[in-house]
Formats: sequence, structure tokens, C-alpha cells
Amino acid sequence: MKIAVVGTGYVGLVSGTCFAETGNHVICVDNNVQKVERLRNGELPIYEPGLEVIFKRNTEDGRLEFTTDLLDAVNRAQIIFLALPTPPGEDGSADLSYVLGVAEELGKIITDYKVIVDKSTVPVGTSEKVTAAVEKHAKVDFDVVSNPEFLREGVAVEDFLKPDRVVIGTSSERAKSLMHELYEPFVRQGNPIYFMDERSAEMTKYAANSYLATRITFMNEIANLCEKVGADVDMVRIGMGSDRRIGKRFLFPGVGYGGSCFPKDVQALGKTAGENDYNFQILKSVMEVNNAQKYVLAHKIKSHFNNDLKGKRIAIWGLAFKPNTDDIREAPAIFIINELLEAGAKVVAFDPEAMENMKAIFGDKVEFIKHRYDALKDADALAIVTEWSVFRTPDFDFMAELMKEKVIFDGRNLYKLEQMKQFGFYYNSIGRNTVEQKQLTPAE
Ligand SMILES: NC(=O)c1ccc[n+]([C@@H]2O[C@H](COP(=O)([O-])OP(=O)(O)OC[C@H]3O[C@@H](n4cnc5c(N)ncnc54)[C@H](O)[C@@H]3O)[C@@H](O)[C@H]2O)c1
Ligand SMILES: O=c1ccn([C@@H]2O[C@H](COP(=O)(O)OP(=O)(O)O[C@H]3O[C@H](CO)[C@@H](O)[C@H](O)[C@H]3O)[C@@H](O)[C@H]2O)c(=O)[nH]1
Repeated sequence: MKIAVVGTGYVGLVSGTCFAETGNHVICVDNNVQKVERLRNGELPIYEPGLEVIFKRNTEDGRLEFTTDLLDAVNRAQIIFLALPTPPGEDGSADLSYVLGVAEELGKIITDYKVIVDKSTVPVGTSEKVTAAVEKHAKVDFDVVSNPEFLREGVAVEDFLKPDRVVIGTSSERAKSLMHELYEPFVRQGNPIYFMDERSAEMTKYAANSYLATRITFMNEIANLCEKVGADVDMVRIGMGSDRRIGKRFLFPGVGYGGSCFPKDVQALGKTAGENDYNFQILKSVMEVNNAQKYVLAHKIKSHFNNDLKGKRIAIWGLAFKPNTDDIREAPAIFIINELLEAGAKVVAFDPEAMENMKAIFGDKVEFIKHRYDALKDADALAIVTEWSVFRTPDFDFMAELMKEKVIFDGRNLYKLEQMKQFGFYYNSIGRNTVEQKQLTPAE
């Protein structure tokens, strides 16, 4: 099949590459000239595991192209995906100007039947708005389909190639059949393709993200309570998660959810509720609790040092909003670092992939260090913000030698309490007892 993908960001690039991988011809369009130049030169603008190999294969085979020319891409495609930004507007609702702007352009340029597929996350009713925008100028038949995307950054290729399910909202039999043909190779293990109406498809996306954000937030509250009553949230998590009605995934407490999706999508669903005269109370609490959770680690650090971080050197391990990505959109690290800087700390940071992006925000206010252990030299404390695998089994003896104080604040519960006692660290994590530093007596 011939496909155009408009918007070549995290979703557009991964979707386009994966569609090419199943033998389709894909042209990715972006209005960012530099980005398209880099892609044409074989350079990926994002870090996403597994993407490089299939990107290379499909560009070299000529099945995957990049352009800034919307007209040319659309003329050569039968199915046009919109993978455009839908950032929060000033009032928290999703800003549809990118999607509707391109939809209007499409109306001007399509000369034969096209399926226009919305892959961006958009509020209920958007497919009707897209239809109206295209219709303004269109002189030929077209169908608008809602096909929300559920990939997670860091495992995006795997998620896209083997989705748990594909959701397609359309009332057109013609579009349904084309979409079925396109997605069939991705569900060979028997995972379902659910066809439904456009509004239900749009709502499914927000419901899924808001539910997951709620689940994480619930666990963050359980963790905060565990600390107060002396329970261990990791034991509680395992105990709860083994109930098949609950399930084990997405129960990890931490420093609050971040990223380009959960924060904006929870907010946008709340906005949709408000506009429809519905008081969605849980979502309000989720946002409130998550906003507070982003500061929990920084507050622990401040309180450990009596609220005065002047002259304190705090090392940060992990800046990306989650491991295996360079994405820092709404990353908890941003909030934590700001809080530490405000309290007068000297912040030194390491992340395997996200340092360049973070430099663009903090410049020389933060010292970015190339190797994880170098960040620990003379540090008064280490704060772990993102659970990159490389942080899981460090050399604790070496860390103790490097650091001025053996103090760890762990926002991701990476280490065992016993381990920390053994190596003599003060260790404060999320929802577990604090390990106090062992005071050596003269006899010892
Ligand atoms: N990032 C994710 O993990 C994820 C997952 C599922 C759904 N989504 C949704 O998918 C949509 C896109 O998200 P993203 O993270 O890929 O965004 P992104 O910001 O990474 O990418 C969007 C791209 O669109 C381009 N663009 C903007 N205006 C354009 C125009 N007029 N013509 C051509 N290109 C244009 C930008 O230059 C950018 O490259 C959003 O609605 C998001 O909520 C994102
Ligand atoms: O148990 C958990 C799981 C996640 N998180 C946090 O939640 C945020 C989001 O993580 P994740 O969902 O893994 O990453 P995203 O790439 O943002 O993916 C979410 O958002 C995408 C965009 O809409 C959807 O497509 C995905 O299905 C949905 O999982 C991150 O800050 C994580 O640290 C936790 O705190 N605890």
C-alpha cells in the first residue's frame, strides 16, 4: 500500500518505519526542514531502541522516504496518517490547530479518494472536525478514520510491530477494509483489531492513558502512606499485583508520571468532561497528587539537609522521563532539578541519552557529566530519578569512595534495603523504610 505520514516525530517516524517494514511504501512528511534533512542523510533525530536497524533497511530499500512537500507525498499515497502534535492549549484542552490546519490543506490538494487517518491523540468529536476541515475545499471522496496510537516510548518499535490491540474508529466499509489490510501483518499472533465508531475510538485513547495515570497515582499515594505506617510498598505492590484482576504492570510508584502523553491527556480528558458538564473528580485528584509527587524526592533531599542546600553537591542519575528514551517532555527531573537549584544546590547530572535535550533547558546551571561515576565525585548525595538499567547494579564500594557523603535518594526503588545497610549508605526511597547510615562505634 502507499502511505503518507504527516508529522515525523516520535509517533510518525516509528509508525512510518514500521509500516515500511511490512512492505508498504511510506513517505513521511514534516515541516521541520532540518529534521527532514537529517532523516534523508540517514540520521535519526530521536533515540528509540530498535528503530535504527529497520530505518536503515527500509530507507536503503527505497520503501521509506522523507519530504517537506505535503502535496507530493499526498498525491502518491492512498492512506494519509496524521501524526501531528496536539499539545495542551492555554486552558488545558488539546490544541487541534496542527491537525485541523493540515486537514484543511489536504482538502485543497487531494485529487482522488483518500483515507485520512488521525493517529494523533484528539478529543472526542475531532474526526467530525477533521471531516469538516477537509470538506471545506475537497472536490473528491474521502474518509476520515480515528486510529489512536498506544505505543510507549522506549519500546515503541516493539509496541507498534506487536500491538496488544489496534483500535479503528470508522463508519466507512471502504476505509475499514483498507485499514484491516494494512494492520493484518501486525496482529498475526491473534491480537484483535477492534472496529468501532469514531467517537468511541477517540475516547478509548484518553480512557486508557487516564486509567494508567490513575493507577500509577494510586500507587504513589499507597507508597506515601506506606512510609508513614512502616510498610514496604514493593511488597505491597507484589502482593496486590498477583491478583489477576489487578495485574502486575504499571504499579510502580516513583517520582510522578511524566512524558508527552499522560500529563496532557489526563488534563485534556478533564477538560472534555468539564465542557460536557461532568465533574470528573478522580482526574482532578490524579493531577493534584501527581503534581505533588514530582516534588517528593526534592523535598526529601531538602529536609535531610535542613532545607539549606547551599554548598551541597547533588548528583542526579537519570533525566529522561523514563528509561530508553531521550525524551524529557514533562520529565520529573526538570521539576526536581529546579527545586534543588532554587534551594542553592550545585547539581551535577548524568543520563545515557537525554543530556543534550536537558542542556537546552538548563544550560550551564547544571553540570552535565559524561560518565555516571564521575557525577558522584565529592557529591553530598545521589538522587536517582530515571530507572535506566545501567543504574541497577553499580559498584557500591566505588560509589562510597567517590562520594563525600554516602547518601542516596532513590525515586525508583532500585536497591534492596539490606544491600544499602551492608554498604553503609543512608538510603531514602519511595514508600519504604529509610536506611539510616550506620554509625561506626570505636569497638567496630
Ligand atoms: N510520543 C508518544 O509516545 C505518543 C504515543 C501515542 C500517541 N501520541 C500522540 O501522537 C501525536 C504526535 O506525538 P509525537 O510525540 O509524535 O509528537 P512530536 O512533537 O514528536 O512530532 C510531531 C511532528 O509533527 C511535525 N509537524 C508539526 N506541524 C506540522 C505540519 N504542519 N506539517 C508537517 N509536520 C508538522 C513536527 O515538526 C514534529 O516533527 C500527539 O497527538 C500525541 O499525543 C504520542
Ligand atoms: O508503573 C509505572 C509505569 C510508568 N510510570 C511513569 O509513567 C510515565 C509514562 O510511562 P509510559 O506509559 O511507560 O510511557 P509513555 O511513552 O508516556 O506511554 C504512555 O503514553 C503514550 C502516549 O499516549 C501511550 O501511547 C502509551 O500507551 C502510554 O503507556 C513515565 O513518567 C513513567 O516513569 C510510573 O511511574 N510507574
